[in-house]
Amino acid sequence: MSVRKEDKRKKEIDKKSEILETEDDHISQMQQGASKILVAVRARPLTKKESAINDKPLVHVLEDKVVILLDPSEDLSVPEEIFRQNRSREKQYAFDYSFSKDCNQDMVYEKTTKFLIEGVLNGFNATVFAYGATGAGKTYTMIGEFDSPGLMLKTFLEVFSRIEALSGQRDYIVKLSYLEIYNEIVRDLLNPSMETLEIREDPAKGVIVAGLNEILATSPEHVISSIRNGNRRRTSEYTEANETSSRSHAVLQIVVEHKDKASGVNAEILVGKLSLIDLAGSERASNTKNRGIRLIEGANINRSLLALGNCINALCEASEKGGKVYIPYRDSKLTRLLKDSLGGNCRTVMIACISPFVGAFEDTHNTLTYANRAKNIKTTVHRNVVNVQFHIAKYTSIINQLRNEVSELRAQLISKKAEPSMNIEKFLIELSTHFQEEAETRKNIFQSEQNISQISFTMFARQFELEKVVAEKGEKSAQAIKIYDEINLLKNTIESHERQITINSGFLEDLEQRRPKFEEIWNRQGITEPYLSQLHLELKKNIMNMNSLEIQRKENKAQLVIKKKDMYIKILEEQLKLRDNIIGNTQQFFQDKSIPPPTAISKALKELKTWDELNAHSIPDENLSKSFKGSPKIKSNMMLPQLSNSRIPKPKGSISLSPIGGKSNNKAIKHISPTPTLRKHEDPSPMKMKEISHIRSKSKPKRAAKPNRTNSIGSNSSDLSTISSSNEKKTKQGRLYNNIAEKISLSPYIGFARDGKFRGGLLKLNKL
Ligand SMILES: Nc1ncnc2c1ncn2[C@@H]1O[C@H](COP(=O)(O)OP(=O)(O)OP(=O)(O)O)[C@@H](O)[C@H]1O
Repeated sequence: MSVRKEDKRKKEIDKKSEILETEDDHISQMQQGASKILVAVRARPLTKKESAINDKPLVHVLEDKVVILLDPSEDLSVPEEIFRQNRSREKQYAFDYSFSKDCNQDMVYEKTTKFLIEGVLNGFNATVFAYGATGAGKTYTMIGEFDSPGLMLKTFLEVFSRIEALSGQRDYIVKLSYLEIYNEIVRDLLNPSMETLEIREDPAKGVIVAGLNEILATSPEHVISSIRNGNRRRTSEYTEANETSSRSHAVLQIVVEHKDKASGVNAEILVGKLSLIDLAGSERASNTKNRGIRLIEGANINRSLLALGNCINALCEASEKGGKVYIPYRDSKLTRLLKDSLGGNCRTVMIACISPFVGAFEDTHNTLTYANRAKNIKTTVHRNVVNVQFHIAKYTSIINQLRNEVSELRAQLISKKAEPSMNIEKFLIELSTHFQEEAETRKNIFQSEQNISQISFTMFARQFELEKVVAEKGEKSAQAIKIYDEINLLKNTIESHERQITINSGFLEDLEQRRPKFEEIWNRQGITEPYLSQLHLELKKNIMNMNSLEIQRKENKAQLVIKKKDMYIKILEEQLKLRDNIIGNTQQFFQDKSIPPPTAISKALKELKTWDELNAHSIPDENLSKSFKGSPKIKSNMMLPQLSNSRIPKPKGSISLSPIGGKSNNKAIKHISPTPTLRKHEDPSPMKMKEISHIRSKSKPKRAAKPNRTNSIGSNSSDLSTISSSNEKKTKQGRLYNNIAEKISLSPYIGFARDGKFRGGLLKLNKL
């Protein structure tokens, strides 16, 4: 490195230091009430193990302020390369204080914590927390080692010595608490019997941990032994990155309360709190090679540190913009606990601990970035002053509240004694059993309904197949009989499910009628408050559960109906295609043979064409779609794939005409409908199957009934009467249809297709 370059670099560093020095002294800022968070960085020395791998440190501290993080990819064996400019990944940072590996515990204590004690004794809150990757030196800084105690012990020693000096004029109380947050659970390190603790916000005290043990600190020795005991209980484990890695965040709190000895009950009490926090190490899972529970711990630690980072970012934004910014304190227990320290009434010091080891470059870089960001947080502090009157008033109200509770409990106890037979447990069990039964019955009904739907789908598909097979091979063909038998089997299964639904519905009705009886029984048994309210609440809750089950059931049922309709539409479209094919083939047949079709057939075909055309124009699509949406009657016609053969007026003396390519077994049959049919609203239900069965059993042809001309589309026309009576054109359609039906015996398909058009079709023509 050239001399000129080195000079330039030195100048830059001096300039940075100058900037920092010309800034308002943070300590005086803090003492005035408003200040930025104080951020210090502490670099530890390389451990023996690390030196054996690579003894060149990546971190260098200049002028107690500036930290330089070198790029590990550079050749560190060349001394002059260390400060080479413009390294690709080399970073420089300036902090309020930067401690090199040579700084001892006292130096760190002097600059970061000692000055806070004055404030705590004057009724201010303060927090010092150590942040950094695992193994970076946080515990060493906060707790320290036997021969080099850390900030926690040093602070207590200072507090006691200051109190001693002032105890002539003032009464002091020093309280101590020590907790850890492990896997998002708060535990009391001074009272291991306490399980988990809750963090709350108290309007007067700010963030508090409910139930946390606060011991009176009587002497430095007492404090030291308490902290040591707490440390032993703290969760720490061996990890790849640190032999005794702290797996939890540890929070030691010192509360100092004091008042003037000479003042009476109206004396002002100053309450100052100092929190000293040793955070668990931030770590990259890949680095620590942790598995199982260690990995979960790591995830929780990182989660809370991430939450801390988010809070720091949001607080910086709030400081920069000056506006209202949401601070996500509630994202973790740690940030909830640090709420006062970061954004509230607190003077805060962050000590970012970093490792100089080559292998820790990424972690060190992250920590420095984090710390650099935190410099921008501003806090506003005010003194905590309460007077004795305040305390007395507060205690009086608490005592009154407790008295009321006790007398209420006493009264309840007396009434309980007067009613030895009252057994609320018994009634609760009865309620629960009853509603379990209700829920079970509902479930069974729903299951049966679902089964029916599923089978109906299958049956409908088989029915359609049957139509095709009958049209092609005849109704007595082996294939048709096989399908028919299958359909019959499905029909029986549906019937059995229907029976089950009937039984269960009756049972459910019974159960529902029994509900009010519970209240009658409770009244008869003389259940009194608060038990009665509890039982009523339980009943209400269960009824609401049942209602929600019922809504769910209806919703599912509606979905099934929609699915079924979609399927019917598909099948209808198939049928229409089939019809068109047959008509086309029939016409082709006559054309190919160069013979004119029988007059009746050509007339019928012509009429059918006219009818189709008429339909195509009679109801504009737009209107149809409107009525489809709005009118349940028209909508319901969608469900009318075919008119029942039995309802079609049958012409006299008809003979069968098979579709081209199909085998005709029906020469002797004067009229036949090969198609089992469905009516409006009709699923392939057992009723319908009876009809199919009836058709099948007919070995002799029947005489067709006279067409009913007033009811244009047979006896089932009531289904379509809305259309025919309200629309003259539709009546015309009906007449045309009947004309065709008179001349040709057919299996008509009739209904609305997906495009909303009214359609009719022939599957099989029977010669007159
Ligand atoms: N400033 C220092 N001087 C000398 N040794 C140090 C210093 N800082 C840390 N060490 C040593 O480095 C090792 C790791 O430090 P420490 O346990 O404090 O890390 P940590 O950040 O608390 O790790 P973890 O998050 O895993 O608990 C320890 O052996 C400790 O003695």
